[in-house]
Amino acid sequence: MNKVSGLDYPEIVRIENVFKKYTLGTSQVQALREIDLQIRSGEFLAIAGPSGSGKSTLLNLIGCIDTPSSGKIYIDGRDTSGQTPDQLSELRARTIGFIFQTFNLFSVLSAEENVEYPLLQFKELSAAKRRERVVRFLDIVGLREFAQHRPNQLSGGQRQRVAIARALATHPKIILADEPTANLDHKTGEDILQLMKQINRNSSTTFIFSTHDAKVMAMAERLVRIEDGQLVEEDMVA
Ligand SMILES: Nc1ncnc2c1ncn2[C@@H]1O[C@H](COP(=O)(O)OP(=O)(O)OP(=O)(O)O)[C@@H](O)[C@H]1O
Repeated sequence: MNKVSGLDYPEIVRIENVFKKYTLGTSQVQALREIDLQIRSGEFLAIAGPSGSGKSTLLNLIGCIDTPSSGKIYIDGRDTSGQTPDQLSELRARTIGFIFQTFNLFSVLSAEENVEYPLLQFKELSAAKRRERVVRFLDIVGLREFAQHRPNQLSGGQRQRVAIARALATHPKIILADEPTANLDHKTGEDILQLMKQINRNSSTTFIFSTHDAKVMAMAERLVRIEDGQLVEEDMVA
């Protein structure tokens, strides 16, 4: 039984009959078709599928980085189709944290500066409050001693931990992770997934991540499969 199938947990993402088409020169690619999906607050959900199946496209739509060709997406109860670009970027900044397979850290900034970076846009946060969050989240990901290190002085797993701390620092309701373990060896990838799961359990943060790795799928609490742009099945994970 999924831990968040009960009514106690509010819906955080609702996708209704979404299609996404890309135009590439004179040809068109139907990247997503007829997607319906509801995600409740606190879920630890994997979107699984082979390369080119539409996983990144779906995450980009949920993350309000891109918009659907048709259909509706509600994030935290808000219909994203009714929002201006400014409202969408505000929604993204306050509601969603991103983790990427290539970590996407600033190479000239230290670990702590990378974590602090997204907080600079929140004018209501004082420098002391920012500092407090940076220390807290670097601590949560086990990198307190590496605060001054730049990304090239860190291992792949440590870089991904910095990225997790950065994603968490803004207190998002949803963390989106596009193949977060793709550039890590198996053991390090498993550790990163365990860390994400532990954070998911200790907070009410919803995690939605994509993967094509069966071992990563096995660590999800809910698994939806996508093939050729369509959701094909949903596996209930114990
Ligand atoms: N910007 C784009 N312009 C045109 N076609 C695109 C664009 N982005 C993705 N596509 C196409 O849409 C389909 C879905 O791509 P998507 O990147 O979402 O798949 P994926 O499952 O994330 O793949 P991977 O696991 O390789 O990252 C593919 O056929 C891809 O070639």
